[in-house]
Amino acid sequence: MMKNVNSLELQDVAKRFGDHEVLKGVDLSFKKGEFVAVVGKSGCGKSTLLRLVAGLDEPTGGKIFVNGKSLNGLNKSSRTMFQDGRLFPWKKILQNVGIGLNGDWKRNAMELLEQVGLADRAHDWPSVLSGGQKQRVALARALVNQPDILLLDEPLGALDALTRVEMQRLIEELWRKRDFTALLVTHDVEEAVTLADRVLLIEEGKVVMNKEINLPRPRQKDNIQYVSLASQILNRVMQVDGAMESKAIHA
Ligand SMILES: Nc1ncnc2c1ncn2[C@@H]1O[C@H](COP(=O)(O)OP(=O)(O)OP(=O)(O)O)[C@@H](O)[C@H]1O
Repeated sequence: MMKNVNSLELQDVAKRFGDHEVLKGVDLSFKKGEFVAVVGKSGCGKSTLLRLVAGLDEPTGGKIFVNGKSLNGLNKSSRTMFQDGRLFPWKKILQNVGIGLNGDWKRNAMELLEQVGLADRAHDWPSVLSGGQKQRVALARALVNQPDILLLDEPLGALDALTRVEMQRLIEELWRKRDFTALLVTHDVEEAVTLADRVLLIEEGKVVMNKEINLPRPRQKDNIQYVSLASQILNRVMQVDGAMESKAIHA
């Protein structure tokens, strides 16, 4: 990979479904190894953005570059982790992690299972795991092929608060160890401030906030700067909702 080339770049990206312009004129660049979170109210286009970057869908305007090359079709440098894990129930845990791998796939899959703390469950079926454990497997599977970019679409949205915090720690630990670029879509502003170097807010199809989070890691939720940043971002998100409500009231 060339030096000084952005891991990911979006130039004037737009996405329209019929008359509905979901994203418009989105310009973004992500440095290699950067952790970026995307927040915004439901339906603002967060998952659409992720699908475009994954190459699961095509922009209706603009261009996406991955490691300096124009994206055409599936983004093979990325893997996506979804809220529902999407494990194959008919394959055991090790086979789920190793799916699509060739060569010494068992060793690679086992190494990842060790890193997510589930090596002892390698030969179990997914159905006997808890929700949190299933997401650990999904994370191992997303990372086993050493993607340059990990796309996280609300991966912790269905977990209880404690499991969620544990998973945030695990994602951060693996990100520090394995050096991929991470793009996280989340409803949870605290989660964004806990994990990201930068938090983006999407409103009415555009990126309206791009906030750097320059706090040491792992981040402490009672740190005064953490509290202040989280409330600034939350207020900005609420302002979006407030503005929409006020438009609706005066319509
Ligand atoms: N395939 C599609 N066809 C038509 N409209 C779509 C399609 N996919 C998404 N949309 C619309 O695009 C808008 C953005 O959807 P998207 O899923 O990106 O939002 P989101 O910000 O991820 O929402 P949430 O936080 O609720 O998951 C929504 O209005 C949705 O109905």
